[in-house]
Amino acid sequence: IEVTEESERIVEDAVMRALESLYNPDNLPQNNASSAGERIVMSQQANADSKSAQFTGEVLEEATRTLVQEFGMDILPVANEVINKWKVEEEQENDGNATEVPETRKKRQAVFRIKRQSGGSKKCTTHPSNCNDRFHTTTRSITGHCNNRENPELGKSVSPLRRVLGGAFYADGLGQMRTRSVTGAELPSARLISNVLHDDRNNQVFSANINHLHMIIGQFIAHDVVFIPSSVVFNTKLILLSLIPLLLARNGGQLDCSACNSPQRVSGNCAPIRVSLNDRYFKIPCMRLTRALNGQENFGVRSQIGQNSHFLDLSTVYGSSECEMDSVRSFRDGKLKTFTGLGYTLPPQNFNDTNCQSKAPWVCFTCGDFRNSLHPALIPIHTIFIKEHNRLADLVRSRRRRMSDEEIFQLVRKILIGMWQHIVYNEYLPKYLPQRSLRNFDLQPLRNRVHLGYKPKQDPSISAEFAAAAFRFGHSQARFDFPRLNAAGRPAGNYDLGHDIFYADQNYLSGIGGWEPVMNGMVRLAGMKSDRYFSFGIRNQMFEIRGRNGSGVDLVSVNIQRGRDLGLHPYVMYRQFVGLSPVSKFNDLNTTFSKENINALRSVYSDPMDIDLYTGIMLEENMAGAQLGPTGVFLIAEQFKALKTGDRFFYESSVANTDNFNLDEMNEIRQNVTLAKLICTNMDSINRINTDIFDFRSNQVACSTLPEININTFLR
Ligand code: HEM
Ligand SMILES: [Ca+2]
Repeated sequence: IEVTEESERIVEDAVMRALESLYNPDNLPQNNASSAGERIVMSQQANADSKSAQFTGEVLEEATRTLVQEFGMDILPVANEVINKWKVEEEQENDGNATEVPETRKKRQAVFRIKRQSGGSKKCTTHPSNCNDRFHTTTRSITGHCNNRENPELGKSVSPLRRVLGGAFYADGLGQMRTRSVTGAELPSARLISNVLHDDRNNQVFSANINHLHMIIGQFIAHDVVFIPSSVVFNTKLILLSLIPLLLARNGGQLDCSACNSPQRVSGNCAPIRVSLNDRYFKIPCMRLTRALNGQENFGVRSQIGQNSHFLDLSTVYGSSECEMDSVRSFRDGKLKTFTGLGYTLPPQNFNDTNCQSKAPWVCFTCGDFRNSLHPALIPIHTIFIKEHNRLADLVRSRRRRMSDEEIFQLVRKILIGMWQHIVYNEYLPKYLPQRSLRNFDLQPLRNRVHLGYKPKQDPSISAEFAAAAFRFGHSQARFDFPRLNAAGRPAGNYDLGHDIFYADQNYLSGIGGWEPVMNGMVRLAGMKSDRYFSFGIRNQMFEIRGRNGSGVDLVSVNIQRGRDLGLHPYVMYRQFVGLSPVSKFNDLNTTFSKENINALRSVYSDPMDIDLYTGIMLEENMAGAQLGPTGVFLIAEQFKALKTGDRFFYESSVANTDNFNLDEMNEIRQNVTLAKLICTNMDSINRINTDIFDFRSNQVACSTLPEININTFLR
C-alpha cells in the first residue's frame, strides 16, 4: 500500500481532530469522578503503563471514527501504513538533537508513545533496546519482554490479548458492544441471564472428589497470566502538556459507571448492566461495570491488553514490572519481604492501598499481583510461595556464601517458576481436562527427556476467549463459605466469601492460627461442582461493603457482560470452530447439552445465535473424565499449549543460548516437586496430607514421606 502526501495529511488531520475533541472541555463528561468522593472497590485497576496505552487507544478510536465516517472502512489499511511510517521516522530521529520539534510532531509522539523511554523518570518497566544482551538472552525478564526474540513484545506485560477466532464481534464492527439479538429484539441483560440460568438458589452441590484447593490454585493461575485493566478517566490536556508517562498515574482516576445513563453522562467506557424490578437481591436499576480499557495500537477495531506478563511465570509472586518486583524484594540474601508481627508469616503489609476495605491495623498486602487481597483465601497461597522462595534462598546462601543478593534472587526465582509450571501441568490441568486433550495438545510433562518443542512462531499471549470466558469457569467451583479446620482436622469456624471481598481481617486472626486453618479447610473439604450454578457470594456480593446489601455486583453478570465488552463471538461460532455440529435452532444443541439446559436457554435467549460464550461453556455437558464441556476444554487446552510451546524459558524446554534447566535439574523438579510437599513444608499445622492433592477423599500420608527438592542439583 502506497503512502501518499495526501493520505498522510488526511491521517494527521484525523488524529489532531481526535485530540481536540477528546480534550475539548465541552465534550468532557460532567460528573466523571466517582460520586461523594467514595472510592469504588475494584479489582481491575490500570497501572501507569496501561493508562498510557489507553490514551493512545482512545485517540486512535476517535480518529478511526472520523476516517470511517468520511472515507469508509477502506481507508484504514492506508492509515495504518502512515502510522508505521511515522514511527520509523520518529525513531530514526536523534533524541539528543536540539532543534525545535514542531507542535504537531510533539503531539504525534505523545499519541504513539514514541518517546516513552526517554520521558520516563521511574524505571517501572525497562524497554531493552535489543534483546541480545546477555541478560535477556539467557534469563526470563520480569515483564516477559524479549521472551520471543523475533517479536520481543509478544506476551510481555501491557501487551494485546490474542484472539482465537479472528476479528472481534462488535455491533458497529469497531468497538460498540452488541445489544441486539439476531432477531432484532434487545439482548437479554447479563443479570437476567445470570438469574435465570446460573442461580444455585442456595442449593449447594459439591464436587464428588475435587477439593476447594483446586479452585484457589486456578485463581492463582488466573492472576499469574490474566489482568485486563479497566478504563480510567482522562484529561487529555494534562497528558499532552506533560508528555511524561508518570503523570498519567495521577490523571487516570476511576470512572463511576453505576448509573444506567452513565454511557451518555459519564463515559463511553461505561457498560452498566440492567437489573429488573423484581430482582431478588439488587434494588437498583443498573449494576456498575467499566469497560476494559481500549489499547488499540492501530486504526480499526477496539482491542484489549493484559497488564501482567502473559507467561506462566509467577507474576503473582514477583510482579510484572520492575516497580512491582522491587516492592516485594528485601534486597538481602535474595529474599522477599514478609510481615511476621503476629508470630506467623504473611506477605508484607500495604498501608497505602486505598482499595482495601478493612482499615489499619487489618491492612491488605503487597504482592506481585494487586488482587492478592481480593478475598482472604488467596493469602495462604501467596504466603506459601513467598515462604518457599525464602526457604530456598536460605539454602542457596548456606551453600554458596559468595553469591550476591541478585544472583540468589534470580536463581531461586527460576527454580520456583519451574516448580510452579510443573505443578500446573502435572497436577492441576489433569484434574479437569480429559486425558485425550492432554495428549492432543501436548500438555503432559515428559519423563527423563528434554522438550524440544519451543516454537518462536507460537504466539504465547493470553486469548480474549480464555481470559473473559473459558478460564472463568473456576467461579463455579467457589463455595459460599470457607470453613476452617484445625491441625487435628476438626471444624474451627468459617467465614463467608461475600462478606470478605477486599477485607483482609480474616488473615489477622492470630488466636486461631492465622491463615493455616483456612488452608487446611481448602485441602480437606470439597469445592463446588463445576457446573452452571454459582454460589450466593459470587452471584450477589462481589465487592459488597459490609452491612450494605446490594452495594456490590454479580460476578456472573460481569463475566457475561465482559465477553460482550471484549467483542467475543457468540457461543455457537466457537462451538463450530472446535468441531462441533453447526446450530441453527435450539434443538441442534442436543449433541452437547441436556434437554433441561436447552429448555433453560430457550427461556431467556430468543435465538441460539445469541448465546454468550461464557453461558454456553458453563451449560455444556462435561466431557468424559473432565470438569468442562468440549468448547471450554478446547479454549483452555489451546491456551496452555501456547503457554508451553511459546515460552522460550519453559521449565522442560531446552533452547540454545538460554540458561534453561539441564536434564538433571528438570528431573529433580519432575521427581521431587509436588504441590502437597510445597504445602507441607510451609505450614506448621499440617502433618498428613492427601496423596492426590486435589482429591479430598484420597488417602492421607505423612508429609515426611513425600520426596523433597534437593537444592544442590541446581548449584552448578
Ligand atoms: C472466590 C473466588 C474468586 C473470586 C472472588 C473471583 C473474583 C473475580 C473478579 C472480581 C474478577 C474481575 C471480573 C471483571 O471485572 O471482569 C475476576 C476475574 C477473573 N477470574 Fe476470578 N474469582 C475467583 C476465583 C477464580 C477462579 C477459581 C478462577 C479460575 C480457575 C478465576 C479466573 C478468573 C479469570 C481468568 C478472570 C479474568 C481476569 C481479568 O480479567 O483480569 N477466578 N475474578
Ligand atoms: Ca505471568
